[in-house]
Amino acid sequence: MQREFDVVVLGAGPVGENVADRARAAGLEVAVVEHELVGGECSYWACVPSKTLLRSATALRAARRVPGAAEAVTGDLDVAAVLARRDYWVSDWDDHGAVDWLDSVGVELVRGHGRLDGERRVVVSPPEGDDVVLVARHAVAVCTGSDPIIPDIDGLGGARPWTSRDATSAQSIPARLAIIGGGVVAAEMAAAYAGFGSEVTVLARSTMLRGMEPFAGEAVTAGLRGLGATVRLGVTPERVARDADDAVVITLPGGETVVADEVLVATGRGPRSTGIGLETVGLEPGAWIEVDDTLAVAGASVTAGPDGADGADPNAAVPWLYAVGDVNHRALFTHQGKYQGRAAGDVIAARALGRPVDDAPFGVHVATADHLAVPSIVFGDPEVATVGHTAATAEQAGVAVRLAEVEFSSVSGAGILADGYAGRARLVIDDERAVVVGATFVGQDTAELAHAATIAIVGEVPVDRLWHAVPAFPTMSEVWLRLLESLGRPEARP
Ligand SMILES: Cc1cc2nc3c(=O)[nH]c(=O)nc-3n(C[C@H](O)[C@H](O)[C@H](O)COP(=O)(O)OP(=O)(O)OC[C@H]3O[C@@H](n4cnc5c(N)ncnc54)[C@H](O)[C@@H]3O)c2cc1C
Ligand SMILES: NC(=O)c1ccc[n+]([C@@H]2O[C@H](COP(=O)([O-])OP(=O)(O)OC[C@H]3O[C@@H](n4cnc5c(N)ncnc54)[C@H](O)[C@@H]3O)[C@@H](O)[C@H]2O)c1
Repeated sequence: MQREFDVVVLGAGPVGENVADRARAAGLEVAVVEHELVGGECSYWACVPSKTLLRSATALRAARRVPGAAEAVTGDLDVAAVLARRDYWVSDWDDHGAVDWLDSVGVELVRGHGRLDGERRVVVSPPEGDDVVLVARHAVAVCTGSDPIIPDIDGLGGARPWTSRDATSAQSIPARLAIIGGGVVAAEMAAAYAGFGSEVTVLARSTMLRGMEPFAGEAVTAGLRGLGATVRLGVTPERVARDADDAVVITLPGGETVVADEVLVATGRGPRSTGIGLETVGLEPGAWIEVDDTLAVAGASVTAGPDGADGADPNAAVPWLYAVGDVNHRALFTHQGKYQGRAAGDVIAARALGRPVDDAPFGVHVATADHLAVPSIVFGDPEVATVGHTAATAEQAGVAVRLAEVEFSSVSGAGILADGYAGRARLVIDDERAVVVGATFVGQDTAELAHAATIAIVGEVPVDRLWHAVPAFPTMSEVWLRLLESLGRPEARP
């Protein structure tokens, strides 16, 4: 069977949903192809379950840091209730709600595995029955996401390692959990499982959260140790095996071993781009798909032709292939992928309908913020909230770096939030342009501070003007005032 749509979206994760929604809102006929659950990794195996697994123990610890509330905490974490709440938030791994939403916006869902089959064609193999060919009049958007990488460690593949999917969907808690990796998944899952009472051992080949400001990784390491986890830095496992009792035995350099009931591999993500027909359009299967700021794949264009969009130059090259979200490797976050998805859905519609394309930096049709202001939160205890440059990346980019840095102990709001509050904030400032280009906040409940920094960066708000953005007393946001004070009051204007 062959069917025609204006746009075919491959993958109904958060990103594919947004591409489809925006293209449909412009009046285009849109089909979205999904071979698992509508909603993707984020809804069922990533953001949502990981955050719900973390939240209850975080709330309990927060209460214990406030005299008066602490005395009222008389029991331990109810792990079964946490898992039940997680199950509720992932809708018991049922996508009816998401499918209803697709229906409500008029996007057609085609269930099955999709693959490109040359220009503007997608072949879908449904769970049952014959293949369906979907022909896209205007565009195909590949939104297939990413998969966990299993590193080439001797014996690891045969030792039934957990990936993040297992860790976020577990129905029982292992007494001992080893985690290979020191990135975001490792940090968050170590905190969650330590909170459940597992004996957690993190094996990080460098420091925790390498790539972020060093004090963030140091605080997370200390925080995990405070929760009772063992954090080993600078170790790379050499061998992994199951022993006669089915325990996982991880051998470190020098022969030392770590024994656990399960081992979680949290060593990064690779593109979900094999088996999707990339070779039929001249791209490399298994590679990240490179795109421009409108999320279009270079070289995959057609001429508008005599039947092209109203008012379009019939000889103009019009991109037909887009790659959006994790699969383009620009920023592996749901919020950033959805931002790309909104731009991609809108630009696909603009090009299809012969409307103006607004692709200058910060235009409607580009994902400019991917390059300068990607917020990222590591949820745990402490939280790490970052956006934009670190001091190191700013220096590498040739920015004239000036740092503002303070401890949260100088912020009344932090002290009132929790006794003995410990945390630190750093702003990275471009001294030539006198604007903020990066921010990191580390401490309990810092996640919500990232957005003010995102606005300051995207809006290129002059640092002197920030003195007029007055944070309320006594909130955590007063850290902004302390950061400005550390830079000194600006000179009076002549
Ligand atoms: C443990 C964990 C926690 C995370 N926590 C956060 C967080 O707190 N905040 C945050 O912003 N990000 C978080 N992320 C990252 C976030 O999950 C991803 O950035 C996001 O899911 C990417 O969305 P996507 O739509 O590009 O891909 P996905 O969510 O992976 O969706 C892709 C969809 O395409 C489908 N698909 C793939 N190939 C085909 C095919 N050939 N045919 C049909 N369908 C196909 C898949 O089944 C899937 O539904 C986390 C990631 C992990 C692993
Ligand atoms: N809160 C959030 O927003 C959130 C949470 C989880 C994941 N994510 C997204 O998912 C992505 C993947 O997370 P992740 O933690 O898997 O990846 P990551 O890139 O954050 O960390 C990977 C870690 O694995 C280590 N590593 C890599 N290869 C290794 C090897 N062979 N042996 C030992 N260690 C090795 C690295 O040194 C690093 O510490 C993140 O980059 C992020 O974009 C976001």
